[in-house]
Formats: sequence, C-alpha cells, structure tokens
Amino acid sequence: MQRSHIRNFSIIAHIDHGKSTLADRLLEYTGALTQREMADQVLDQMDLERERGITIKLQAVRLRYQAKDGQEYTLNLIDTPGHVDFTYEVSRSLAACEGALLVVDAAQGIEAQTLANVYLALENDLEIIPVINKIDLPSADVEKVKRELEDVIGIPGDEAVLVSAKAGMGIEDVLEAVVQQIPPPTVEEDEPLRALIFDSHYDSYRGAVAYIRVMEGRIKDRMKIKMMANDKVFEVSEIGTFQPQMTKASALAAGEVGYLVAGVKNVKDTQVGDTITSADRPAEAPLPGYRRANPMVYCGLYPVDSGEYEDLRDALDKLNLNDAALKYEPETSEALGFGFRCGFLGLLHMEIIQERLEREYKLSLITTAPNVVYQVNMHTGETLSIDNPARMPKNQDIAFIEEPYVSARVIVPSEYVGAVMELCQEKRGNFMNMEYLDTSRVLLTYELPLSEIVFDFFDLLKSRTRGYASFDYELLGYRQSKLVKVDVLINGETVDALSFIAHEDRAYQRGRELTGKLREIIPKQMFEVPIQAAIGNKIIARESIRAMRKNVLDKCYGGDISRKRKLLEKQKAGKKRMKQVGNVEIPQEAFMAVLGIE
Ligand SMILES: Nc1nc2c(ncn2[C@@H]2O[C@H](COP(=O)(O)OP(=O)(O)OP(=O)(O)O)[C@@H](O)[C@H]2O)c(=O)[nH]1
Repeated sequence: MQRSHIRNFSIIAHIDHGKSTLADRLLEYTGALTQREMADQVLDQMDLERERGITIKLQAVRLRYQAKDGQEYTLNLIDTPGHVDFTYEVSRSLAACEGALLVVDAAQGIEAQTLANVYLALENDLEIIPVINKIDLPSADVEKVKRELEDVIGIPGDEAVLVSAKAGMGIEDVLEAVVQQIPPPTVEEDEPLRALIFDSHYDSYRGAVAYIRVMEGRIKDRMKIKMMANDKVFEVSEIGTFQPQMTKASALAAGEVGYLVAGVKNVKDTQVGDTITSADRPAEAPLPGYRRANPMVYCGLYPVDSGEYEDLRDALDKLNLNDAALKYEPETSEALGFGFRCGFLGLLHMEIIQERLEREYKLSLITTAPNVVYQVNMHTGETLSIDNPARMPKNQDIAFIEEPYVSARVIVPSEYVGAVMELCQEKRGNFMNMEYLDTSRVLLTYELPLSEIVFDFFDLLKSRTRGYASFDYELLGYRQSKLVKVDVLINGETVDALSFIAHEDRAYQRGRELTGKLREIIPKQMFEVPIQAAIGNKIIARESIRAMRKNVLDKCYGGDISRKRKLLEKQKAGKKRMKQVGNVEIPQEAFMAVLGIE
C-alpha cells in the first residue's frame, strides 16, 4: 500500500457533541458498513457504554475512500474514549494519529472537554480539523462557534467543516478535509520496528489482541517481538487490520494501523502506550509517553455473603484479563471480613467494574466509600502510600500528609460564575484564573484536591448551574495538606470500613453529619446503639439509635442472631444488603454515607 495514501486520524469532542454519530456516518459513507449491518453505533460496543451513552473502550476501523482527486485513500479512524478517567488512553490513541477532527456542537459551542482534547491533540502535534456539528438545530449558532474557535483555540473559524451528522450533511466535506489537510505518515520502514499499542482487548480464543500503530519498521507474521515495558518476548501468530472486522494480513508497515495476536495471555502484557519492537533487532528506546496504568481511586469490595469470596476473586481475575488498569488485592476488614481493596482510574471506571461484577457475575457486594491515595510522610523519614483510610498510621507518628491535586477547568454561562466559585471554595479550591470566552460564557480555572472533586463535585456542579457547566481536569501532583483520619464507632466498636480522611478544618462537621446520617440509615436494633465519630481517642460527635420496643421485637425475630443470619442469607437476592458488624446490622448505604456529606 502506498504510504502517501494513508491518513490516520481520531475524532475528539466534548461529550454528546456527536462524535459517535459522525463516526457512523463516515463508516456508512465509505461503505465500511451498510446501514442495515450497522447496529446503532458500531464503535461503542459494550452494553454498558450504550446504556450510559458514553464511549469507554477505544477502537479502530479502516475506511476506503475514493477522493475527489480520483485517488483511493485508506483512512484509519481511531476512536477515543470520552471521559476524564481515560485521559491517558485518549492521549495514546492520539499518539497513533497524524490528525484529529475536533467536533463542536453548533448550539453548545466549546466546552471543557473540547479544550482538554485540543491540548492533548496539540501535545501530540496533530493537525486539527474543526468540525461544527448539529447545524440542523434551530438553536445552532455557527458564527458564534467560529469566533470561539478563533478566540479560544486559535484555529481560523472559516476553516471549520459544517456538518449535520444526524442528517448526513457535510460528510463528504469531512472526508475531503481529512485527505487534504492531514499529512500522511512518514515512512521509516528501514528502522528497527517500533509499534505503539493504543488499546487491547481480551479474546477467549486468541488471548490478548493488541491494537497497534506501526511507527517505524515492519511487523510480520511469525516474527519474534518484544514488549519494551517488561522485555517479554512473544511470537506473532496473527496480524491484520480492522475493516471493521478483523482481517488477516501478512505484514504491517510503518504508518499502518492494525491488530496483533501473539499468544499473550493477559492484557497486562499489552499495556496501552507500550512499544513493540523486534526481538532480533530491537529499537534502542521505546516510543515516548508510556506510563503504567495508575489507579487514582480505591475502594473496598466485599461479598455480602462471605461464602462468595472465591467467586469475587474469580470474577476480578476475569475482568482483569481485559482491563490492565484494574488493581485488586485481598484485604481483611474487621467489620466486613474478607474482601478486596480495588484501584480504579476514576469513579466512572469504578462504577463500571462494580456494575459488571453484579450484573455479569451475579455477585452481591458491599462497597466502601471510595478514596484517593495519600502520601504519608512519617517522622522516621519513611513515606507510605495509603489507599485505605483504615490503614492510616497514628497521628503522632506522621510528620505530614500529601494528597493529589488537579487543575480543573469549568466553562459556564456568566450568571453562574458566583455559584461555581462558591462550590470550588467549599471544596478547598484555589482560584487560578477567569476568562471570558465571549460575552456570555466564562472559563474558570481552579486547583482542587482530587478527593474533593472525584466524588460528588460533578453532580453538585450540574445541579447548581442547571446543567449548563462543563468540567474537565488534569492531575497536577501531590501537595501537603492538613488531613486527619476520622473513625466511626458503632456500639462502642470502631468500624474500620467507615473510617475516612478529612481536612482538619472540616473533620468535626463531617463527623457530625456522618453520625447524623448513620442514625437514619441504620435500622433500630433490640438495644440502644451509640454512634460516635472520633479523631484518635477524642470523640467529636455522638448520636444514638433508640432501641426497638419489646413487642415489635417479638414479632420480628426471636433475637437469635445466627438464625436470623441464615434467614437473611436466604433472602439475600433482591433484599436490601446488610452486613452484620458486631451485633449490629449495617445496610450498604451506610458505607457510602460519607460521600453525601459536604
Ligand atoms: N440535531 C442533531 N443531533 C445530533 C447530531 N449529531 C449527533 N446528534 C445527537 O446528539 C446526541 C449525542 O451524539 P453522540 O454521537 O452519541 O455523541 P458523542 O459525542 O459520541 O457522545 P459520547 O460517545 O458520549 O462521547 C445524540 O442524541 C445524537 O443523535 C446532528 O448533527 N444534529
């Protein structure tokens, strides 16, 4: 294949601006799929993705396009996930491209994720083609979006391609722009092989299938290859391209995009961002930009029924085959028994895994409130990474604690600036900058602790701005903060799974709110149950749940806990999840209650 006739590109957009719809149109127009073959949106394959209306896994597809210049071009469209949890994956798929279509909704204009994506594209030196989509909408304001493109991003607005992906308008213009404006890949075929892995998935027959972009050299069937991140050697058993079905080929040369199968048993050996080289003639250095999947958010997962511990382990093992970013380690909680401490890229990633464990593996789980990873610097000079609040060392042994901070961008109509600033203030934010995008919209930049935004910030932001704010963030690094561990005691016993970390100034208030909430959540027992919050030995809040009246008790259960437990286990399916902690029954919501407090 002539390298000058290849174009490798991605579509980047803010959520809901029409990326998937445009991708479908491109597939349809180039005949990669007929309309009938096309299940709604082909590039989003997972059920969960479809239900949530977001793109989680990225993919690639090869399109053939007969351009107006009479030549046939091969276009490799590489899809990118549309969520901040997967920013690293986005950056790696952009690294596999020479250009990107920047889709902006004609009625909405530039939003926070538009900017985040543009920065990623620029970091990867991509040619950016602006596409203004949804021009069919009565509320479309093309001129305004053009001005925003110029003022905010510095792209000439008049270069934008005007499109209605829904109505199929402007699709040919998009394809022509791809062919004319995006440069072909440079040809470095004589160099030693360097291929970038930009995604992978696990296939029960073939093992890990890596999605690759060959940057230099050639990769051939039967070749011995080496993964540069861990030096493991494999033999290629199949390579090919996505048309969009996987189609075998004998070789892939520099500039080409395709897949590779090499008897790799686990996607951990086909890490996104890693470089594949030849085992016999290895490249000197890997491609830049690789990093290990780095979990940002941790939580505990425990089976409601302790008999399901092994099932939970098996399910995690299986999910892990296809998800190198998922981390899990066995952990024991005094309150919850045997379970796992699991690490995720972000909250969405966490919710996806939890949902899959429950839906696909039929597990009934108790989930503890998520938390970030703290760097705890001890008086001894040692630094500990703490991913579980219950494991926080004693205050007197700690010199100082650091927590992750992010830089957050919020775009919002100007009338909501006050509300957003107030929210960021409440969340310990430092104001950095405020910029008018046009007369009515403002870009606010704040630095915030990740722990404050990762959980309910987005929901609060949406509700306080009536859904008008858009938001994105990137990690800045660790900063020192005055943090303390707050323990919760129920009936005099510390429930380790309820411990949380809070800023010194807020610990008292949070302790009070949490105990108040727990009082409402935990059902009455046969005896009075005190609920306390404590910092070290100091009690900072106290509530109590009054005992049930005797006659009610008699009817409910005879007081034999083991019998009741058996009954509970039987009724578990479809029933409210409870965990027996000491002699108090605690429902699942209690373990998440800390999230709902300000
Ligand atoms: N009126 C109109 N609606 C459109 C157009 N393109 C897409 N939409 C609608 O906008 C919504 C979002 O489109 P998607 O293609 O799913 O958006 P997306 O950017 O892929 O969203 P994520 O996959 O979640 O990132 C859908 O309801 C589409 O039907 C268009 O040109 N005109």
